[in-house]
Amino acid sequence: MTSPDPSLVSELTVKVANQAARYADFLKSGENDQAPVVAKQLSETRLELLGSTRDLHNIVQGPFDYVRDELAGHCNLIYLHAVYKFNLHKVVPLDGDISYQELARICKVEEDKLRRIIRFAITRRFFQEKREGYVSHTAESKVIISKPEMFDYVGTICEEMWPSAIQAVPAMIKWPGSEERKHSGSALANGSELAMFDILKDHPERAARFSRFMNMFSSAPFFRFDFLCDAYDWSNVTKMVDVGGGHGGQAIALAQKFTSLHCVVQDLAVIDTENEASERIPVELRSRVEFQGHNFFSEQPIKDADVYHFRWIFHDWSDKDCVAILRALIPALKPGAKVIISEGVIPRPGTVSRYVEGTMRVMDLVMMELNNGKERDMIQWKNLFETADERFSLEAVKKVEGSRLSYIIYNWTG
Ligand SMILES: C[S@@+](CC[C@H](N)C(=O)[O-])C[C@H]1O[C@@H](n2cnc3c(N)ncnc32)[C@H](O)[C@@H]1O
Repeated sequence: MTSPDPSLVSELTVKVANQAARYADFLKSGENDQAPVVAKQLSETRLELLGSTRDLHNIVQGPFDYVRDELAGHCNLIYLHAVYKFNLHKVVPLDGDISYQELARICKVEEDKLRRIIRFAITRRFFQEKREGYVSHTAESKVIISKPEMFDYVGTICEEMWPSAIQAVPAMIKWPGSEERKHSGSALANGSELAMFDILKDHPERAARFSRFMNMFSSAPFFRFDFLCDAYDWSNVTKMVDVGGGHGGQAIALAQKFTSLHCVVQDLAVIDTENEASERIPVELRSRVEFQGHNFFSEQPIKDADVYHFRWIFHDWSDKDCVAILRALIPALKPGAKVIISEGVIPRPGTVSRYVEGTMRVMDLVMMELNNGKERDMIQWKNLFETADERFSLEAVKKVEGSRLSYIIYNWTG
């Protein structure tokens, strides 16, 4: 086993100590001063500290233990899946504790395996056993009860993404170089000839779970819908279409701020069982936010809108499919219409910390496993539009403070 370089350990320890001290200072000042500049520094210092503590941890592990621990990580999904399937988070009382025997009886599962799974979860800070034989919550396990949609987050990862992930490499081997969405890990995992969203169409309860998962995922502070309000001058926009807009979170954020804006949210009809979607719209916005079932591979039915917006749509699809989606939009575009893409832009390798780049590359692999989609760097974004039609002209790539997405604005020159 290789021993870590002692000077590297010392160097990283000093770095961690300095960053931790700065972080603590920001936390203290943040209590009194919520100014955006403090919030920004706090968030940057936190990211730096997360990156450095992980580097230190990995160096101390050494290469062999590092790889061993990476591989052991697959067991995390076993306990999270058990939580999801047996509703453990609800059966364990919010205050107080419950015996393994009682837990197993209520969940109707065998006690021995349940205890073993939970004792592993406890090593991951999920639940605790303060007195032997009794399980209680920790701050980490309580996260699942904090919002109902958090439960759908766990379910979607364990039951859609995990099975697809283990088939991602077999899919590469089976269909080398394919850009077909049906040639993905999820197609193999589902034993289907269909792409993931087409599979979901036939399973409304899974589709609804996926949609609630998206809501939860989007609720992270760095993915807030209202960032788009600052990425573009909406004051002169009368009509916008949010293509693949899910439950309408984006449209709500825009309509709340711009009172003469009319928004149409398009999505696969089955996902937005229109009643469920409309119920999310505040009453005062209902005259300006409407839903429409539309498959974005078909010709865009809303002609002459000022803006067509796509958030997290193109990363779901291969280049070939993205070009098809853009071309289906063209017949609706008037000269001067804008196409706005809210997506990640992958940085050049090594230009941001390993930690930050990792968060974006996780998304890239999730897109691969689910739909043969991908995250893109700026060159790839430009290639996509150039291939779709030379009349798309890049107007701006906007960043908004606090947002992890970029806002890529194209003008249709007609
Ligand atoms: C990753 S989610 C993004 C949702 C939303 N834009 C957001 O940012 O939260 C992708 C969305 O595309 C929708 N979708 C997938 N295939 C579609 C299709 N062929 N036509 C229209 N919408 C589709 C899904 O139902 C889902 O709501």
